[in-house]
Amino acid sequence: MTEIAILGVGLIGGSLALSLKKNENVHVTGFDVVEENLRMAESLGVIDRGTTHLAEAVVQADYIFLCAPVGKLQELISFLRYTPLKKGAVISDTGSTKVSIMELSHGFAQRGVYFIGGHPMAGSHKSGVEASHDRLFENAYYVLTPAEDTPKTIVNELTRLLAPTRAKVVLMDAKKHDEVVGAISHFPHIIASTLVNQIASYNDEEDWYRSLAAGGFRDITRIASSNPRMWRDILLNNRQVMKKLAEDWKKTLERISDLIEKADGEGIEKFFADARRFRDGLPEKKKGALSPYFDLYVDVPDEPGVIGRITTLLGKQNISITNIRILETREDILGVLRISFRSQEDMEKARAALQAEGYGVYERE
Ligand SMILES: NC(=O)C1=CN([C@@H]2O[C@H](COP(=O)(O)OP(=O)(O)OC[C@H]3O[C@@H](n4cnc5c(N)ncnc54)[C@H](O)[C@@H]3O)[C@@H](O)[C@H]2O)C=CC1
Ligand SMILES: O=C(O)C(=O)Cc1ccc(O)cc1
Repeated sequence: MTEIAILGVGLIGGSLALSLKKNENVHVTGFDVVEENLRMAESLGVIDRGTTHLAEAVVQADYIFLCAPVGKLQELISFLRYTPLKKGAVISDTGSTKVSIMELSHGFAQRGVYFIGGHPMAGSHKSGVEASHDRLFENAYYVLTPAEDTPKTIVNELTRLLAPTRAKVVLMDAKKHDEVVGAISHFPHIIASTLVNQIASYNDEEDWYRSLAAGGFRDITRIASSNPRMWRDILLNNRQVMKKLAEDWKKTLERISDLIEKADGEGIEKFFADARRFRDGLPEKKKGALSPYFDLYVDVPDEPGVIGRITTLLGKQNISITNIRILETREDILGVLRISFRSQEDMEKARAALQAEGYGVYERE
């Protein structure tokens, strides 16, 4: 039996647990600071057993995955440093930054315990164990950052264990990881949020900005709806890289601002053409065989009782929903509801029922 401990049973810890349980003879123990999350994870079958005692969760573990927020990893690693662990145990994490974590990971090898940094590069705007999914990592990159002295056999064993995630495991130096992932994942969150904040400040004077916000604005700012705590932790753990990117960004803005000032049409066109060439050359986004989430977005009149009417309509047809949330109101005429379902079948039945009643229904990323 392979004993696995998942520390932090949220979206990523839960999804990893569900994937790893597809291996034969695996037993998963979950640890979390919120007991309710563990009870939920047990009842959803995400973990075999949950405990709020950290030492007890890890003492028998062959693999320990740290899946807590980046800002909590230091305290978890410090605890593990002075806690009895099985000889040969492998510790890995799922944090979005790697250098600061790897700096904390020294000193385990002399106890016969290995630390291998990890970052599954797939996620969602959702969080918590309720949103976990066994196919979340399918087709995504899963970066491992082993220390130089970690035996290859140990890295290979971890890679084999991760096979059911169906992610593409790649090995990378932690510094390189933070530079590249800082640029393609962390920095875009700053850009999206600065843009939203700038427009929001104009909107304080004039509500038309919000009302007219259209496709382009929505596409480029989707990630501004991400978890602020998580992104705070990530930026604080990749500060040097973020600073350098921000400086480079200022120079780029200066350049385009200059071209505009000089009315340099050729230069402006080249600016857009260069961007288009690189953007169009990005590898195709590989989707999992199934989209892991079953969400519908429904335009509804912004009036009292609308959620009740929709849940009654779906309830009458025995369609169960796992979540319903009002996302926004538009010009005080329309609101948007996000309704989540457990399966594709439920989602399709709901789509038909809602459309038959004249609701505008759509899916989006
Ligand atoms: N959400 C995403 O899209 C991705 C997140 N990550 C990384 O994975 C990690 C987890 O993120 P999510 O699962 O999205 O967050 P989440 O908020 O869904 O889950 C985090 C869980 O950790 C628990 N927790 C908090 N403090 C803890 C502590 N001291 N010890 C143990 N558990 C603790 C929370 O109660 C919660 O259940 C983060 O380090 C994040 O940077 C990596 C890839 C994608
Ligand atoms: O999908 C998005 O836009 C994300 O930003 C998901 C994400 C968030 C954090 C990670 O460390 C990796 C992926």
